[in-house]
Amino acid sequence: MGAGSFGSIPLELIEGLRSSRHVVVFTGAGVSAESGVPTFRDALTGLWARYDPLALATPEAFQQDPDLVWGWYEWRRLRTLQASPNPAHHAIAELARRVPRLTLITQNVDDLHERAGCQDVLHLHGSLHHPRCFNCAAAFNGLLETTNEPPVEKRQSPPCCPICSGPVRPGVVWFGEALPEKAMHEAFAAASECDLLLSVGTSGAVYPAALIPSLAWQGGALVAHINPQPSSLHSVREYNLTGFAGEVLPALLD
Ligand SMILES: CC(C)NC(=O)[C@H](Cc1c[nH]c2ccccc12)NC(=O)[C@H](CCCC/N=C(/NCCC(=O)O)S[C@H]1O[C@H](COP(=O)(O)OP(=O)(O)OC[C@H]2O[C@@H](n3cnc4c(N)ncnc43)[C@H](O)[C@@H]2O)[C@@H](O)[C@H]1O)NC(=O)OCc1ccccc1
Ligand SMILES: [Zn+2]
Repeated sequence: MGAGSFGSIPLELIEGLRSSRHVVVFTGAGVSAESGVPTFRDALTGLWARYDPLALATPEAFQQDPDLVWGWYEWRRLRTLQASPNPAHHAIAELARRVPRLTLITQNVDDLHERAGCQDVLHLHGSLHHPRCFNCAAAFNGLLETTNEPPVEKRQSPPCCPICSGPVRPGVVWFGEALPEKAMHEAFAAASECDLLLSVGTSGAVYPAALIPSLAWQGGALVAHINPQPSSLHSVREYNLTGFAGEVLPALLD
């Protein structure tokens, strides 16, 4: 059971990274924490503090109180617009330039990986920047793209769909909703065939995304969890690199 406190990165991982044909990087909210984007659980502040995330991030919650839910997502979207990629996002973009093949899979709904220069990011849980109609699913592109105003925590009525005047919803995957088919299949295939997987800043609590690291070590790959909270390990091929993504990932490139 290889465990390395961030001080020392186990040799097997260094060698694994050097000789890797196909690296998978799997990220959660922790990779954007150092950019000031609240992790999923931390996003429940102020107006939304008394809500359970599972209560807000569902189609039922949106139907029941669209202004509350739309307000929450607009607040998170504007926060993301005002954030910038951090050294962890940039290190992943640099790693993609160094290894023969890198597949980037994220649970995050922000666009910080793309703004750090990563292409073909597999967004398993959708994006804050692709709203669509709740009824006819037509893409909606009428939202504010820039703002300098600090986002206000307030209820806001969702815009109306110009096609069917239904309410516009955030382009994220809510609990109880299926993941985007293509992204999910590409992600699971990549995890099963890669030879090294870096799992960065995720509590591994949401399924089926949380299955991805285990698909990798079951497929014979080395797996490293980068998180200030060490993960429980289930294979000799799994490691904890206990620390902040913005520090550990650049060090992996040294
Ligand atoms: C809660 C859980 C028990 N429930 C589920 O998983 C459910 C139900 C379920 C399905 N299968 C199961 C099997 C078992 C049990 C339950 C289920 N899953 C679903 O509903 C999924 C859909 C799940 C997707 C939900 N949407 C999100 N996001 C978008 C919205 C939004 O963002 O609002 S999930 C959302 O929460 C998750 C948050 O987790 P993390 O990203 O890990 O963040 P968290 O805050 O938890 O942790 C942060 C970590 O970072 C670390 N950290 C902090 N700072 C740093 C730092 N600086 N550096 C490094 N690490 C750091 C911290 O220590 C911590 O560990 C992410 O996935 C995020 O995307 N859909 C579905 O199953 O559909 C079926 C179906 C199938 C076919 C047809 C119809 C239906
Ligand atoms: Zn519509």
